[in-house]
Amino acid sequence: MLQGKPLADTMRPDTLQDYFGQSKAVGQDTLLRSLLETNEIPSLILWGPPGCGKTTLAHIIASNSKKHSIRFVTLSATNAKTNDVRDVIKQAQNEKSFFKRKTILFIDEIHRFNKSQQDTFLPHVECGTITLIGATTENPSFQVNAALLSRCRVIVLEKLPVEAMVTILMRAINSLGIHVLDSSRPTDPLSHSSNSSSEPAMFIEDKAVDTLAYLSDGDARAGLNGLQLAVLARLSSRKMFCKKSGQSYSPSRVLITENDVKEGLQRSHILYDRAGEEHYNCISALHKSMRGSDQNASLYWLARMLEGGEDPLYVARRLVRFASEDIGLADPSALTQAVAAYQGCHFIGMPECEVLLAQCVVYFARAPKSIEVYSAYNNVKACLRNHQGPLPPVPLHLRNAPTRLMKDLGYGKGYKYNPMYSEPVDQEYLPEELRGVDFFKQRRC
Ligand SMILES: Nc1ncnc2c1ncn2[C@@H]1O[C@H](COP(=O)(O)OP(=O)(O)OP(=O)(O)O)[C@@H](O)[C@H]1O
Repeated sequence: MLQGKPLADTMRPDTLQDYFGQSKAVGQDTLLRSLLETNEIPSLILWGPPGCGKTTLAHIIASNSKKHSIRFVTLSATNAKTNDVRDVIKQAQNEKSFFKRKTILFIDEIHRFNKSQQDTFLPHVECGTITLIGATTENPSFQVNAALLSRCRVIVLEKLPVEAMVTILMRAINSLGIHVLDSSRPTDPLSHSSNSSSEPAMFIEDKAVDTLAYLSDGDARAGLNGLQLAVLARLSSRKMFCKKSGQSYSPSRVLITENDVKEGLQRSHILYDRAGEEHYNCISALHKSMRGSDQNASLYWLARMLEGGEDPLYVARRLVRFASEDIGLADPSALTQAVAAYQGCHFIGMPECEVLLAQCVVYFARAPKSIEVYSAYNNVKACLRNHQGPLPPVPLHLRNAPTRLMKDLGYGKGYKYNPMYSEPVDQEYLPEELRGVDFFKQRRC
C-alpha cells in the first residue's frame, strides 16, 4: 500500500463522515451540508490553502452525485486548454438535452485560467448546462471573473486545525495497521506479542503523531506524505540492517519515532515549527532586533518566519503591539503603519504581503523608541493589583449626575469644566488616597 500511490490519495475520503475539520463550511447545520445531503449542488468556488481538502470535498460531491446519475467531470486548469472546456460543455449539452442528465464540472486551480477562459463557462453556468465547482488557493475576488463569481457560492475552507490533523493521521495509521505507543505508559515495543507473519509489526510514538499534526501546518497532504516517508524510511533501514548484518531474519518490529516524522517532513518551511518553540524564538528575535534598532537582523528574522510558512497576520499583530510598546509616543504614526500593514496583509495574503511587513519592520527598526506609556501603564496595573482592601471610590466631583437624586448626593459637585477656564485648572483627578502618585516616574505604586 505504501509503495505505489501517495498515501494522501489512497486515504482520500468518499464521504462527509471521514471529512474532518472545516466545520464552518460543511459542519452539521450548515447550508452546504444540507444541500450536499439533498444532492442539490450549486455552483461553488472552494477557496482555501493547500491540502485543506478542496479536491477532497469535490471528490465527495462526485461520489455522491454518481449515485444519483449525475455526471462529474474533472479538469485541471494547469493543463486544460479552452478547447477541452468547450468539449466538456458540448457533451454536457448533449447529456442534458438527450438524457436529462446533469453535469458537474470540477476545475482544480481555477485561478490559473485567464479571464477569457473563465468567460467560456459563464453562459453555461447561467443556463444550468453545467454546475461548476472551482478550487483555488488564491483569493477569488481577484482571480475569478466577477460575473462568474456572482453565479457561484464561495466556500472558504481553512487550514486544518491540529485536532483534525490528528484524526486524519490516525485514520491513516489505523488503515496501515500501525500501533500507537502511549508515551505516558512506557512500554518496550519489543515486548508486544511477536508477529508470525513476514511483515513486521509497526509502532509509532504518540508524540510523533502530535508532532506531525503540528508541523503539517494544517496541510493534510503534507502530514500524510510525512507519515508515508517516515514509515518507508524505517522499513528500508530494516532491510539495510539485514543486508549489512548478513542475517536471514530481520527485526520483526519497527518503531517510528518523533525524529523519523520530522525527517519525513522534508519541505523546508515545515521544519519551522509554527506551533512550537521555534515560532516563539523567532518572533522574540524579531521583536528584540527591532527594539535594538538592527534593521538587518529584523529583516532576517522576519524572512525566516515568513519563508517558514508563518501566518503573516501573526507577525502583523506583533508589529501592532510593538508600535505601542516600544515606539509609543516617540513616533505615534508607528501604530498607524502597523495597523495599515496588518490590514494590507489581510487583503492580499502571502506572498504579496511580505514586502508590506518588511517595510514596516525596517520602519520600526529605524524609528525612535519610547517605553514611557508602556511603563506608566504597567505601573498603574501594578498599583491596582497590589492594592489592599476595596478600591478607592471615584471622587464625587468626577461623577456624572444625570438624576436629581445623584445631584443631591453630591455627584459632580465642584467639578470644574476645563473649557470654561482660560487658565490651567487646579483640580484633582485621582482618588484621594493616590494623591501625588506619578505613574510616569514611579516604578512601583
Ligand atoms: N478535511 C479533510 N478530511 C480528511 N482528509 C483530508 C481533508 N483534507 C485533506 N485531506 C487529505 O489530504 C489529501 C490532500 O487534500 P486535497 O487534495 O483535498 O487538498 P486541496 O485543498 O485540494 O489541496 P491543493 O490546493 O494543494 O490541491 C487528501 O487526499 C486527503 O487524504
